[in-house]
Amino acid sequence: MSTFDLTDHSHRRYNSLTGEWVLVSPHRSKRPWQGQQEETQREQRPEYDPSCYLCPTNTRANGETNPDYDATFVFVNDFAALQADSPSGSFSKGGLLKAESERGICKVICFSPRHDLTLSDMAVEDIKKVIDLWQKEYLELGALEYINYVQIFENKGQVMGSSNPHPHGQIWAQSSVPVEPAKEMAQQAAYYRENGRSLLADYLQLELEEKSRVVLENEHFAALVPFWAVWPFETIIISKRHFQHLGQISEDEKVAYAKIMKQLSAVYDSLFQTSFPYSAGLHQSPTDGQEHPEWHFHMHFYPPLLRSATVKKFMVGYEMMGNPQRDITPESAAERLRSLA
Ligand SMILES: O=C1CCN([C@@H]2O[C@H](COP(=O)(O)O)[C@@H](O)[C@H]2O)C(=O)N1
Ligand SMILES: [Zn+2]
Repeated sequence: MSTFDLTDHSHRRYNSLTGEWVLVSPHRSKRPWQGQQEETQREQRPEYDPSCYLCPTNTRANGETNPDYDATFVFVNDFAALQADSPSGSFSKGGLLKAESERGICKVICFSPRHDLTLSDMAVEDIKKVIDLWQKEYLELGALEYINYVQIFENKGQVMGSSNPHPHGQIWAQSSVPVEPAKEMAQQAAYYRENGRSLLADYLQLELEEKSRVVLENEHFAALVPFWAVWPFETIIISKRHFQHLGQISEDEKVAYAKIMKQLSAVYDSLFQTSFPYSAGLHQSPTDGQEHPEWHFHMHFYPPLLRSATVKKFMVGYEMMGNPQRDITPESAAERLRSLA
């Protein structure tokens, strides 16, 4: 029996940030690279689209007209999944059926007035304006007494169900801490209690020493394919300084954050020569008025593409019944991305 080797033999990896496992089958990706490079011509979009509900001066579904904004623009989602004035209440039956009311505010953020741009095309100073708005919204929404968690995210590309190519993201602020950040908070809190240090700070130190999964790095941030990555080209951006949320970020760190987001988006676009779809989100500490020293600011990118601009990974079958599984190892995914930086 040969000795166990992460690059050759099936194994499970532990996600220290969520406490879950992912199955990795490296031998299956030993096949020669099938990433066929179809020529996907970049769809040409106009700088302004009269039918786009996010473009400046256009009218949205609810009849409101967008201002002629020249940078970012934010509005309350016209079809919000959460309402600020939901009555509080709960339901339970037999100790097995439980429901509780959930209040919140959903907003849509336009990153640019330009209908044709994505983050990789935008200037660093314009991406910084998006970060400024994320910071402002996080602090203002978080200050509301019934808001305890603010989720900032972006669905990019049709395959992610994004209804509109205009560069934009969303904010869902709500009373409870949703499942994913709750899992990560439990892990970070346990590690912090145990060691008195940030889990992601120690993790980042390991990765910067190891280097095999680092994709991009600058003075204040690093972008890497996490050891426990689930999606083929999943990445995480982690701040080098241990802080909890955007309210604590410096102007220098904002510029560095804008730069690494732009570079990562450009690397993604080069991978399969297509505007790379993903769902991305910031994970910041809850806004419940408590100190959360355990929390370490970071941003996840979950891109669905597997081998080409049109071949995506599906989390089905074993992955729904068991746990996520991947062929290409995080290390080889990072190597491919790094080679495009
Ligand atoms: O006129 C509109 C259309 C879409 N929207 C909202 O824009 C949001 C865009 O969603 P995506 O980020 O998934 O593309 C979506 O949540 C939808 O409810 C409006 O708020 N007003
Ligand atoms: Zn538009």
